[in-house]
Amino acid sequence: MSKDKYFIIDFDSTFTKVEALDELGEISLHDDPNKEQILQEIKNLTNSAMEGKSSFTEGLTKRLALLQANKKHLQPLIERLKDKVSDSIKRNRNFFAEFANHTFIVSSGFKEFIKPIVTEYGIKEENVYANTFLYDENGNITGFDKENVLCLDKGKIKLLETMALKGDVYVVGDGYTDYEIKEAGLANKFYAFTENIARDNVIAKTEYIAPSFDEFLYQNQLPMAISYPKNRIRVLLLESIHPKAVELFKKEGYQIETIAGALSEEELCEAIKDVSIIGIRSKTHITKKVLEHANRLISVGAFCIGTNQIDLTACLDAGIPVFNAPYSNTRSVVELAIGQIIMLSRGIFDKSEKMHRGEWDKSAKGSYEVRDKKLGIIGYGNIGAQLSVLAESMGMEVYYYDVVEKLQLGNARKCNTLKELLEIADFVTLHVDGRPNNKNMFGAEEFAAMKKGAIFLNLSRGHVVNIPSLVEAVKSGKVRGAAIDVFPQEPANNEEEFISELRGLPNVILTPHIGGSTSEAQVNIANFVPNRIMDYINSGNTYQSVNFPNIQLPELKNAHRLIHIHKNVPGVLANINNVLASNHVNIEGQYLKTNEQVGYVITDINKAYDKNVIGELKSLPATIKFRMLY
Ligand SMILES: NC(=O)c1ccc[n+]([C@@H]2O[C@H](COP(=O)([O-])OP(=O)(O)OC[C@H]3O[C@@H](n4cnc5c(N)ncnc54)[C@H](O)[C@@H]3O)[C@@H](O)[C@H]2O)c1
Ligand SMILES: O=C(O)CC[C@@H](O)C(=O)O
Repeated sequence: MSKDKYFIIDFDSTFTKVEALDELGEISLHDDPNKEQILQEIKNLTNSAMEGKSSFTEGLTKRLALLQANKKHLQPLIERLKDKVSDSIKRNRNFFAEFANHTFIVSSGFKEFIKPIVTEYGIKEENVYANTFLYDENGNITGFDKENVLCLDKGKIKLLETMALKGDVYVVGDGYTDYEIKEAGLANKFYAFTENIARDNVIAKTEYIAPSFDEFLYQNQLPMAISYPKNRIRVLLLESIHPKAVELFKKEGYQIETIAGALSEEELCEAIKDVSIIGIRSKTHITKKVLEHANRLISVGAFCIGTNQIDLTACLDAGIPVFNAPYSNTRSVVELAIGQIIMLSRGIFDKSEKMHRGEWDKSAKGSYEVRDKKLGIIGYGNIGAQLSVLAESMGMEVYYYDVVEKLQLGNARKCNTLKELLEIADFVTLHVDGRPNNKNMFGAEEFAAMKKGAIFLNLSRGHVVNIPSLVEAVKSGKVRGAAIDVFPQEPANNEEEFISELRGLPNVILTPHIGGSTSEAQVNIANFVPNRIMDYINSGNTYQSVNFPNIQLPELKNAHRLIHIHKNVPGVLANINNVLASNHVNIEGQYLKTNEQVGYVITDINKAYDKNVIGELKSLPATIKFRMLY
């Protein structure tokens, strides 16, 4: 790094996420009944000054008068601001320490609260240029030192002129006054810092935008805390994924795009081109063809339980881990199934429809309690097992059938064959997964094996039931009632018509694939999946991935982490280590996990390494993907 680069960093809304005087107002006006109105006035004055629309000195005088602040409010303010340092500034604290002699805070804020914050990051006290408060004998803030150029209009320009820095000057800030330094010819580059606030009139003027401090460091090839700015990583979220997911990705600085419905294969091939993370629910299909168009895809998030809509093997072959939310909506599905079992047993939907038509049909005919009835659960996984527990607590006798051995919960009884279960159950409910082999697993033969007048539920996947056979079973009275939540063909969005032979059948509850659609479940999912994906991106952890060798890694400390995904052929690990040894790279830790197709090696190396190493590792035979983390 040459010694002639100087970094001028703004404080409010840049170094910290907030405007300090707004925060001071929150404290000093705490008990004022007009607090909200005064704070709004202060905000308006701040914005107007930051956007260069009004006199700075006049605005500052007015803001201080409105604040009614006292010296005693400063310590609580400092504590508040310490928590509100911008995320990317926090991450890159080493940069400020390393370039302490060349980093300056230039702010129209006040030294009293700026110094305690920035010096914790290694910035020198004498490199903080800002205003100072004036107080009366009671410690009330009455004004500011008018001799300081930073309280004047164009104050930053005046200051930079006196600083007379010899070398390249970079300014990073969110405000118009920061831009003016460059406009006045006193800086080589101005970066509009938009992590906290994007001011249109500043953005319109500048050539350079820094959605994070990482981006500034990356563009200028300066040392940074992470290997690649997150704002360069595009995330595409389809099918109305809960906004909580957007919030989490945004918090880490990712670039997000959301689409309400699902996309067809053709649309997705186009949309996925520059996307690094894609989030879908049950309607979007990630096929081999889609993956061929995905030039930058790092990970797929299924914001649901089922992953049958994703070609997991093709993702694995392409070195792309897939994460789902295996338990986040389990309870919601179970609660709906319980509700439907009771409603169907009492013929409630038909009775309700009659009432809406004005018919009063008070009778106990065809209406039964569920207590002591036999519930047959097909697929005793997470949902099936949870349903078993709740159904038993209502007094039902539970039978289950699964293709693999499962722990019997409570008094549930295992059936050795599907036929055995069908012959015994008063209620048959499907909770199998959507693997291709399960297509039409429930058809004419299975309906025929059921007890006459039994009730049938499917909340698993549409393609597992043969619909014409179900229609026939309902029409013939073999099945007395049914609840179907999933269908072989489902509309891609809420505008498309739902077309099915099941429409209009008596005592058949149809729901639009909402088993898992509760607020609780969607929030849980939106918390769970982004965290798995970001953990993979940040540390290489593949724990709980549905298609990748699962590795849970220790935290990366003062090392580089090399992530190498390769075809599982003999000799790759030896080749990786040969490259490292021949380049005198010290291995601090190494982790390997393979499955039949893919090998996943994580190597932590000491900080110093020759750039050739990366090229050599990338070009090793059998390499699928290589990433470097630090
Ligand atoms: N309606 C909804 O909104 C909704 C919500 C969540 C999940 N689901 C569906 O429910 C399915 C089950 O969820 P889960 O969390 O319980 O999954 P899970 O993987 O824990 O359980 C599935 C169980 O089915 C068994 N199984 C698979 N094929 C079978 C077969 N042919 N016969 C008998 N058993 C079979 C498996 O061995 C496994 O134990 C999901 O895969 C998903 O497709 C639907
Ligand atoms: O929300 C969805 O689209 C899918 C819900 C459900 O089928 C799941 O697999 O979790």
